[in-house]
Amino acid sequence: MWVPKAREGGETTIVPLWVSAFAFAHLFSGYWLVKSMLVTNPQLSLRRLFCCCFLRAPVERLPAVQPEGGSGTPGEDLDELAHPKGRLAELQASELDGHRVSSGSTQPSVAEVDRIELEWQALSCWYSTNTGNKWVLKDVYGSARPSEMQALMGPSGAGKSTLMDILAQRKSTGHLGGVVLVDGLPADAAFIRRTAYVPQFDNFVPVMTTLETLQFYAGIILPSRCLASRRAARVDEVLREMGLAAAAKTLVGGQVPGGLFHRGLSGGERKRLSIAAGVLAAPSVVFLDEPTTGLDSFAALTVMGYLRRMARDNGHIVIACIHQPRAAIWSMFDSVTLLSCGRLMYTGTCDGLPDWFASLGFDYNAGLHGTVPDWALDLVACGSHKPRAYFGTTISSRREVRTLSAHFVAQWLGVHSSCRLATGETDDSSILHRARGGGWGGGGGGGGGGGLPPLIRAHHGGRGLDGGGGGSKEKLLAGGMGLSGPLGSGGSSSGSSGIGAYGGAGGGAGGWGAQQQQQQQQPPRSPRRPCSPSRATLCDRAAASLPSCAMDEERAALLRPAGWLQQYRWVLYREYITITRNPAEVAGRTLTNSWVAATMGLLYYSIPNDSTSLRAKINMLLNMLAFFCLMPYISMSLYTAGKATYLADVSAKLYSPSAYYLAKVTATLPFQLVSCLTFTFVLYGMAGLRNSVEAIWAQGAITSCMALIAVQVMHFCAVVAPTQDVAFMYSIAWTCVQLLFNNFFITFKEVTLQWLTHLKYLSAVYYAYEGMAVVEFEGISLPCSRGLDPAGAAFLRELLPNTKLLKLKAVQNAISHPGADCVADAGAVLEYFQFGRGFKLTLGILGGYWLVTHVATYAAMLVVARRERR
Ligand SMILES: Nc1ncnc2c1ncn2[C@@H]1O[C@H](COP(=O)(O)OP(=O)(O)OP(=O)(O)O)[C@@H](O)[C@H]1O
Repeated sequence: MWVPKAREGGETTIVPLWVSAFAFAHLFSGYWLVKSMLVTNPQLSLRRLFCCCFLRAPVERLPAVQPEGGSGTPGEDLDELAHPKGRLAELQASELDGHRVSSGSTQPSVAEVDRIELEWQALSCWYSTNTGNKWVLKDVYGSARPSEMQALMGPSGAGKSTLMDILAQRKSTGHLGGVVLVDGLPADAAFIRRTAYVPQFDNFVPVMTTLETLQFYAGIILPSRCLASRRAARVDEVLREMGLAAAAKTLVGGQVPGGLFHRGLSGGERKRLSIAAGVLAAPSVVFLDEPTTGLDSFAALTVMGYLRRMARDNGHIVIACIHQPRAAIWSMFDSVTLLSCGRLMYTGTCDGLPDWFASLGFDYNAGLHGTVPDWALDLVACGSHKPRAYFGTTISSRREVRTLSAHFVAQWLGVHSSCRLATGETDDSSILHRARGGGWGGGGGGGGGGGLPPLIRAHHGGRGLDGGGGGSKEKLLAGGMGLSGPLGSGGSSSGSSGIGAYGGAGGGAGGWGAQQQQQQQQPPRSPRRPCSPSRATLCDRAAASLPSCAMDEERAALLRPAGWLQQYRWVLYREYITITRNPAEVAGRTLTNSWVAATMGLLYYSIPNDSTSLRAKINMLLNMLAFFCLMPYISMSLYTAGKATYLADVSAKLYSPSAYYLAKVTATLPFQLVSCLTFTFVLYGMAGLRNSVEAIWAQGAITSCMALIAVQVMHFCAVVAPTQDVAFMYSIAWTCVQLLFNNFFITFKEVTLQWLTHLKYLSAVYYAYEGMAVVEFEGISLPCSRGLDPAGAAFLRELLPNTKLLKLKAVQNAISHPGADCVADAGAVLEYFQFGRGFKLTLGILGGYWLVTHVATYAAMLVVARRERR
């Protein structure tokens, strides 16, 4: 037995216990503190310190790496930005210490992108509100092909995010309509695994490095079948692709819960890390929510340059919600979808946009309007006055928006006639009917598409994405529309004028008005054919191009989600890093506990081991429990930050809530126990409570349960409360119940409103206090030769001034000098408080209480995650 017995009547402190607990707390905290400092402060290194002190300082030759993005003008550097395997990227790749991979374009990609064609038809979304149905998206059509970069634009509230959420299969609120087609077939549930969604605001752990962050995402996203070496290779590959190789060991940076700020990646690098995390699993489609927001114009250009190159080289479809792109960024997009008030105003090549609106009488004037995207946004924005002097001829009402949108949709359906019937969309006549009144059509036609709205000529021309005027779609369209003949002047397939691949619906058919008549006279069409090559065809083609079956299997595996255990493992890894690198967590908590315990210990230092100590011991036990109720308040910001991380990840469907929850509990539990036991043992030893190993561990078990319960309640409050302030309010309500209903300040038998005492069943402190008192006082007799506490005896006399008996000398002697053989039964304390529950039962109740708090927290997390749906 390592705990020495206290000498009778002498020193009662258990020195080895509190000294070793106190020292351990400091060594433990110091270890984690230094460890986190070494990671979060790259200038600091033990080796460097050692070298500085004892050896010659090492001179490290750092390669002269240019600042990321190069030093030239954005325009000059664009080409390099679009080719990160160039000089700068190679230099960066060589910097990837410990994860060196050969750079260069000859290295085969670890994960090939499954190139798909995406199409969406008649997408709609509406919400039921108090004032009726609110349509936020109506009849939106569009498509995208491999390597295409598409901008999603529109004024605020136009429905861009809604559209992107629907396309990305992440929309789970509202009433949805329409269909998303992948290679001509309706997207199934597995489609989400082929997409990546890069949110506007990332959710990275500030104390993780770039490499660790990507490793985490690779671990979570890539399936368990993917070997660790392949996973590491993929991480390296993506790091290089996004020009982050040189920053692999740089902290992501930012503010950690508690307020400490770490310097880390620049805004542009951080955004590229978001994209890198998104493309790890080689998704076919990458959705980005405002990728340039918050970046300066050069960083924005850099980010978009990397995206452009990635899409072009790998075949990703990139769909990005974007506000006011600068001209250089605008030129990187192949196509644009323009929304206003939830309506589709245009979708097609960027070059075709001014043509389309010009055909409607809205001319673009660079001098007046600025860049094309600025003009387009101004043009379709409605709801406020737009003076002609600034805006020129413009769209000014919702009615106009609806009419023009219907007209565009009619055009789209005309071009994509074969797709239409799949959606259950209304027939042409109703669409065309809606389009009337816009005043287009008539005139022209014959050979040139003169009266033909330019969409037909525009979509998917431009930048050589399967450009060419005579493709199969052309024939398809011509057949479907009953229109034939070569494309007129608009049918050029040059690929540079926005005129091309989907052209061909114009020639000889006359103007738009003539088309309307023709369409209305069309007989019902045959069932639709796929608009794009079937998935089977694409897969066959892809399979044929693969070097081996193994590669095919690997690619197929990439589409399968990571298993629960794998998710658990990687979330555990992230939580462990989050906790141990935050000084406020492990080190801060353990140090605070040890010092508060030492301060309390000094107050109660060496309580005498006799009857005079009863009051002090009873008080101390309650103080200890009160501390465990209050201590978790210092960590409230950690719980609210954890909630934000969880919600962001779960809404991105990154992992299962149960994997996250269990990983978080596993990561935090050992550290919580260490800090709690540190407190208990330091105070216990300094005060000198019952000196037996069993009693020490029994008290440690009870205080641990109490501490874990309190922490869990704070966590629960942080999850259910909408804000941190409200979380504090909830937890204070709980703490009040703990402190008031524990039978100490007022014993339950004294309470007049007895029904109120039932609240004690909610008080963990009540159970814990009873358990601790039983462990401390049950079955022991204390010497009382020094009599009652002199202050207590004096209080008794003054309290009962008329009681003559108390003034008798004999009675006073009996109280203050009861004799050498006087024995006080400590069990009287238990009787007074009506405590009788055994230690094991108390521990069982506290354990149950702890489990209930966990179940409640987990349930609350599931509920808030459901509420977080978008
Ligand atoms: N749950 C909801 N209930 C009712 N209306 C909603 C709901 N969610 C979104 N909306 C409305 O849908 C419309 C489109 O929202 P959305 O976020 O898609 O627009 P946005 O174009 O992305 O806007 P911004 O550029 O400002 O982000 C907005 O008017 C918004 O108020």
